[in-house]
Amino acid sequence: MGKKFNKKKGNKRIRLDADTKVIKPSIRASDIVKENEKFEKFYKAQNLFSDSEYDEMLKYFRTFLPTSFRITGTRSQAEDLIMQIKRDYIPYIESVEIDGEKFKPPHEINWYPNGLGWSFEVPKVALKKSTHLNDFHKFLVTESQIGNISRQEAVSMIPPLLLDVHPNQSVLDMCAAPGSKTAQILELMHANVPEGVVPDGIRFPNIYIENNDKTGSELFRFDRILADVPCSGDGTIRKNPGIWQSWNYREPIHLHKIQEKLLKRAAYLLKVGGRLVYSTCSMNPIENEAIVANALNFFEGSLELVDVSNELPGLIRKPGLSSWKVFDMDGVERSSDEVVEISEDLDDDDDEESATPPQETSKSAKSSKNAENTPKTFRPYKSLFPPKNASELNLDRCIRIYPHLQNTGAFFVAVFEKKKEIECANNVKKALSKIHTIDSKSAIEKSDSSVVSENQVANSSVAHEEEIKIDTQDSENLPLPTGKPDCVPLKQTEYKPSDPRIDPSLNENPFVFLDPVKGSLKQIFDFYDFAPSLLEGGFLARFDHDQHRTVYFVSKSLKNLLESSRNKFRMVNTGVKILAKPASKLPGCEFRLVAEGVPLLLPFINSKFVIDMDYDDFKTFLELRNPRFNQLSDKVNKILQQTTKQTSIIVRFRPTSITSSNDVAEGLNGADSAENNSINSNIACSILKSPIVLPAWRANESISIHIDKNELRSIIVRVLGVSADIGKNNSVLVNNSKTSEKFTKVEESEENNNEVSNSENADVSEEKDS
Ligand SMILES: C[S@@+](CC[C@H](N)C(=O)[O-])C[C@H]1O[C@@H](n2cnc3c(N)ncnc32)[C@H](O)[C@@H]1O
Repeated sequence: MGKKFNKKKGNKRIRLDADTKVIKPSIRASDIVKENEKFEKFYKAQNLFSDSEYDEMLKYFRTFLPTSFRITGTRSQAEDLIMQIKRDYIPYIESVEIDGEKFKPPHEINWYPNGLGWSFEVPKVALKKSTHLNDFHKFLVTESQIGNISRQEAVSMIPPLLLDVHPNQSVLDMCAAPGSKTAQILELMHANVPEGVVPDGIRFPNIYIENNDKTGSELFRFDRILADVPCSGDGTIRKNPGIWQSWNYREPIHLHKIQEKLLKRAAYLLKVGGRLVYSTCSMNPIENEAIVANALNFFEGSLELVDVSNELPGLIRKPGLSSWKVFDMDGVERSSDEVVEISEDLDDDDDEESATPPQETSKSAKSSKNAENTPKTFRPYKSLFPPKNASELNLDRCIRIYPHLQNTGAFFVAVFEKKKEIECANNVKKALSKIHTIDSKSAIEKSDSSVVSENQVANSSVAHEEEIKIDTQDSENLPLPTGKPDCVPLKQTEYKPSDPRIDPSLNENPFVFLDPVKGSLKQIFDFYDFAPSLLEGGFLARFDHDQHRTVYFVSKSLKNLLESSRNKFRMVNTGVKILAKPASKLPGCEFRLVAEGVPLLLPFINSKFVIDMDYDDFKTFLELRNPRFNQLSDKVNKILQQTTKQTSIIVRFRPTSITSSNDVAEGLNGADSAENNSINSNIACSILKSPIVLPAWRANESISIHIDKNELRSIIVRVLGVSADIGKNNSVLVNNSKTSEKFTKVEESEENNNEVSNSENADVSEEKDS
């Protein structure tokens, strides 16, 4: 779009390095010189394109990365949000002109299905700092905070789409942290499930997250597996410009072994007929085609690459490589003639070197902490080189994305199908059992870099290593796949729930199922009169000697799975939070409904706890947030009078039933005047499709909204259509003065008639989620 944005230069900062305790200067991202001789030499040598196309690619690598995001949530909710973007933000952004230049407004990513992927071609700094984009930035931040939008690099949205997930499939996200693709997978699984279908329908009661190197995964086989493996991440160089400084030959060779093991492990855990997606945000063939080719040959016909050229139409891509060049850590090209047959890759069990990726003899080795323990020579593993049969493996079916193709980051994806069961030859058994013996941390130690950019997440693809526990000591206890993988003998190490005070490795109490015939779950069912069919799902709490304050819900299938494999693995999180016990004791039922669980519980709760509001009542409710009954219509007032006092209730608003076509016509003609505000809001709302359901507190003479500030902010903007006035007053989110004043003072609002105040509602403390 050609708009120039000022970036401050200079201002070197001082950073204290955690490991070395040495004070190092660090520089701002904008000061980084976007050049790296090694990087340019390496990729030039790979003969990816013509010279001019290569230069074009480098040019894109040196420019800012557009902001991209995904609309999440149920289909009708997503449609509402898209409508909001089109109605409230695009027209305004289109109209802004600075020094004769215009902003290109956010646009749908053409290959993302159902218009749910978006891209905005302005630099991040402009989005944050420009007053003209203030409202849109706030909208993105608020909606991201409440989970309606997920900021994600466009290319990183590709692997979950190619996974081709369907409801009721079992899916493993092998390298999940930090979890953006997991969330996307869950959304895709639920995309076509009718709303209100529970337990598998809404808000993902079918997820569990485990953090255990003695993984429970041996218990299951999966229909779909995503192996979005740790990688050197040079495809993210636009987002992480520090990579211009730190790129080296060594890291991909290091990571190669881990990637190889993870892919093989994934292949083993896949069901026959299942789909496996392997992906990296690196362009390096050592981390990509080399790994793919090696797995195809290793499993001898059990795995095949899927031709996905007809999937994701509109996505411009280049084919995978069938030949590539291998360089050692010093940047010297090596030949496949040098391949040493000593290690059949993963097989050399007792060879310490095999568990540690190949290392170099060069100067940089000295900077590695493990320098004394690592091999002293580059080991030309067979798996690094193009295999002799490369042309027979359909490697061109892999997908390579480069920045100049559609103004994104770079990415690599390979889609496999498992054609037949893997023969468990001895080498396979040994290899698979070693996958958990990798010490990932040592593998990602990078050459010492004295320059780190301000916003660089230390190479984002590997920055989360700590989150995965790697236990090298227990590798011998891992079950080996013998015979048919479906009958793997389970030699699991039992996970014994223990008290975090005794076992400091636990950050949280373990989950336990609640008994429906006694204790808090019985009290909950008696009070809210939930339909018994809800009990098909499972209710869990963190074990805390009956003092638990949060109740989680899991789907029937996950309940069965968890019960059958109880104590076999360490689960760190699961299900949907549905009820919480506030610090202050409540009359009636000790547990109140929480926003996250309301859509799920709605079909099961006794209708006396559900209050339907029309537009005017709902507007008053949003504006006042704890209206007295007599401030609402007679109809709602009367219904509320008849409900139980001092209890959680659900307020439901169905937007489509509220506006007459006359209102719409009238409002559209006189769109912007302040007098027409109410009509405009009404119209804005009439465009919405998705019912809004909120938990509320029914006090003695009033009800109060029971959601957090950001969610309230989002609903106010959506329902009251307030952004019709964007541009006149950028700093005011809600143009209705009464509402905006209250809105900004949400925490200060006074309690009414000794009822639960808004702030108290918002503060009901809950157990810490991990
Ligand atoms: C590219 S990132 C994954 C990003 C993630 N899929 C997402 O989209 O949010 C790779 C992840 O693999 C994790 N990892 C490293 N070694 C691993 C191992 N041996 N097993 C499983 N995960 C590992 C890293 O911690 C890192 O978070």
